[in-house]
Amino acid sequence: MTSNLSKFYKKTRAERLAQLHDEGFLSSDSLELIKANTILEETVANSLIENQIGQFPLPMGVALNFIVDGKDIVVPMVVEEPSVIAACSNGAKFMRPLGGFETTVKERGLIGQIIISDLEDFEQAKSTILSHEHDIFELAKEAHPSIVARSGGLLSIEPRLIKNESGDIEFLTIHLVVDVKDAMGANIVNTLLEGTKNQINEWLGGNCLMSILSNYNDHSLVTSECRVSFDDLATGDMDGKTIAQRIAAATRYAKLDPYRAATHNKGIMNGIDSVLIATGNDTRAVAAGAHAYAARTGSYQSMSNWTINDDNELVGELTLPMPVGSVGGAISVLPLAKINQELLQLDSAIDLAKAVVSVGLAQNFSALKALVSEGIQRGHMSLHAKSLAIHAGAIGDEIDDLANRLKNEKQMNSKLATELLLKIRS
Ligand SMILES: CC(C)(COP(=O)([O-])OP(=O)([O-])OC[C@H]1O[C@@H](n2cnc3c(N)ncnc32)[C@H](O)[C@@H]1OP(=O)([O-])[O-])[C@@H](O)C(=O)NCCC(=O)NCCSC(=O)C[C@@](C)(O)CC(=O)[O-]
Ligand SMILES: NC(=O)C1=CN([C@@H]2O[C@H](COP(=O)(O)OP(=O)(O)OC[C@H]3O[C@@H](n4cnc5c(N)ncnc54)[C@H](OP(=O)(O)O)[C@@H]3O)[C@@H](O)[C@H]2O)C=CC1
Repeated sequence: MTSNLSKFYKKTRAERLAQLHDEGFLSSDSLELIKANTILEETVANSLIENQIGQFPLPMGVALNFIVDGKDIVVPMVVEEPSVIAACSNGAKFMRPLGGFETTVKERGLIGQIIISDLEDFEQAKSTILSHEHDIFELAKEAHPSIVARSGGLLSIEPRLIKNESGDIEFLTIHLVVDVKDAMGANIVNTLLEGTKNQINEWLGGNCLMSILSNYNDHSLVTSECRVSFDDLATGDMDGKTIAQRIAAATRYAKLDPYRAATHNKGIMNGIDSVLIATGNDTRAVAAGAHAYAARTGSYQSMSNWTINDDNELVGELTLPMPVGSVGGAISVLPLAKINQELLQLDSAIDLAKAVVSVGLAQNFSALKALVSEGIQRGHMSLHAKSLAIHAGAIGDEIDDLANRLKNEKQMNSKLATELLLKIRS
């Protein structure tokens, strides 16, 4: 058995599968299962990634009840975790009586970095960049004419001096902020950077270490806000005001303790990632930016804010960099991504960004509401019961039967699931 399979990438999918089978990495049954699971055309799947051997289906669902900027939307989500979609719909339902989510987008620019070292006078180099502002705009137009034709392109130039651990300036980094229109824009920005960096470095006489997009996109911040009346929050034996105060306290806590902040933010990303996957967007790019933004003060904190206003309402706010696209990358190639844009009734990438941040806020609300009242396990585990049933071997009608029996038990685990399944079958 060896994984040193040189020129594997030059083979057809069938040949790759056969080789993995012959090497003993795949059983015949697994081989057949992989062969049978295809929705994407072979050429599309092969063009998107390398060493493609098959496709990996995940369930796709819709979150309901969302009103974003006055418009009702249905949100497609692709996710493997039970209760995420239910929580999202549940959260959005609470926001409806006071109008749903209101969003704000002040700007939408992607940042590209040109990093230059070995300069004698950094302050002088910074002035040189500013004196060449007009020339850099011209270079950028030449480097990516098609985005200019779409009324996008370079928006601004921001030189930054970067100090090293000893406090000495070691790098001049030039930020080119680019309007990428409806694309996510990483390739557009990288093309623009590579088309401008040599000339810029020549003016400076330094050493260009690299040029690349920054995923910390604080020029593409999107804010979503919502309100829930105390009257609508009461749950079990807890009144609405108490729940609201406890949700606000939970957010304050997540600003103080990174151990909690990571989980708080994971809940937000539950919703966000699911919509990104459903629309063919780059989850890694958004996650990198979101977590960097959560650490912008120097300590990693809650991404969201929940406070109480004078009208007896809980007020939620989530601001995140959201450089998503509605064209380009895999988005225009994946048929289900296009169908999901249809579901969302998107007019632009900005519409998608607004929906995604609102989903993050709804998700966060539901998780916090459960956590500060009855706890997460009732809602989450009752929906997780079906996964546990399948894991124990339940099939067909047995799945619901076993899940219902598991929900009636004090604790759920795979041993118990197996025992209950045996009872069902006996
Ligand atoms: C699970 C619920 C929604 C139950 O909540 P419930 O109060 O039992 O729900 P309900 O029966 O009153 O229904 C309210 C609405 O929720 C939705 N809903 C309700 N049930 C379903 C379902 N089966 N399938 C689809 N949608 C469902 C649906 O929209 C429904 O409206 P309706 O359709 O009746 O008009 C609630 O307990 C909840 O929101 N819990 C939070 C669960 C959660 O956050 N899950 C994420 C995974 S846990 C995690 O990874 C993150 C975490 C928690 O660690 C983050 C953190 O720590 O901050
Ligand atoms: N650090 C990171 O996050 C990195 C991410 N990536 C990857 O880059 C990809 C995204 O890059 P991106 O530049 O968006 O993708 P593309 O390279 O696909 O560029 C977008 C394309 O969309 C076309 N287009 C059509 N309509 C529009 C419109 N209205 N607005 C803007 N463009 C339009 C443009 O065509 P035309 O040329 O005719 O204008 C352009 O070719 C993702 O796959 C991502 O994973 C890559 C490198 C790094």
